[in-house]
Amino acid sequence: MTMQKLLSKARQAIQDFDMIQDNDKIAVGLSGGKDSLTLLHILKNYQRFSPQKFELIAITLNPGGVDNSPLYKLCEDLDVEFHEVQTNIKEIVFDIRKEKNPCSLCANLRRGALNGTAKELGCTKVALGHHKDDAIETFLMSMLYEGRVNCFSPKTVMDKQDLTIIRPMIYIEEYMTKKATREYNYPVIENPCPADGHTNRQNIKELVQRLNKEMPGSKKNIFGALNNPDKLFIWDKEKIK
Ligand SMILES: Nc1ncnc2c1ncn2[C@@H]1O[C@H](COP(=O)(O)OP(=O)(O)OP(=O)(O)O)[C@@H](O)[C@H]1O
Repeated sequence: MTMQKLLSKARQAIQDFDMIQDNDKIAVGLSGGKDSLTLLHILKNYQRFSPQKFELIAITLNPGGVDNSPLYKLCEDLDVEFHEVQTNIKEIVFDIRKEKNPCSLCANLRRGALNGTAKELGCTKVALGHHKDDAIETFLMSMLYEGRVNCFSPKTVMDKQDLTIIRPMIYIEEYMTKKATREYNYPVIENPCPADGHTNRQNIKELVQRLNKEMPGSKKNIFGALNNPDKLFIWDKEKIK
């Protein structure tokens, strides 16, 4: 039942944003966390009835010293080609650069390594495990921490690299990926990040939970604002003067 619900929401997002074309070779960025594990299973299931025929592989970046052997086994069972890339991202971020706010450098390094590997392997698309709660949190974080109205896109065409990033889970709430992970016993790899649970994102996650408790529906409305056809550039001097 859970997989049916996940598939129906993912299919809606894939259709709404025209995420998959015939002959695509899609690399799932498989961190070993609950979200990307859920994404891999969704796309593997979706492949069976998708009107577009596409190839699916998985890429895992090892930030340094993580045992990803359960992911080899999983991909073998799912009959998905699997690539693990050894990196020294953890060392660069924490030991060499000693970053106080490590998330953005880490995300940039991961993005570069993941997209580069996908290109080398002949992929046309990279699928990431961002979900609806990630979108809400990112949207709020950009306002509260950066003073701008911004969020990642469900689909980003990267012209220079000739690669498109897709996020098929943007209509799926986080509790659903937790539920699927428990129900189907996905082999979660413990998050190796030393900052896990102590990040700005975690603060925002808790804020959204509090907000939604005190103002039921506010989470839905924040997400709705992302899809609202009204322009986000609210005080556009050129338009107003
Ligand atoms: N080490 C990695 N190797 C491959 N892909 C990754 C890796 N880390 C992150 N990604 C991809 O980027 C997405 C967003 O990364 P983020 O760190 O925000 O993960 P997350 O929200 O904790 O998700 P997950 O539960 O999949 O780890 C992941 O869902 C995954 O698709």
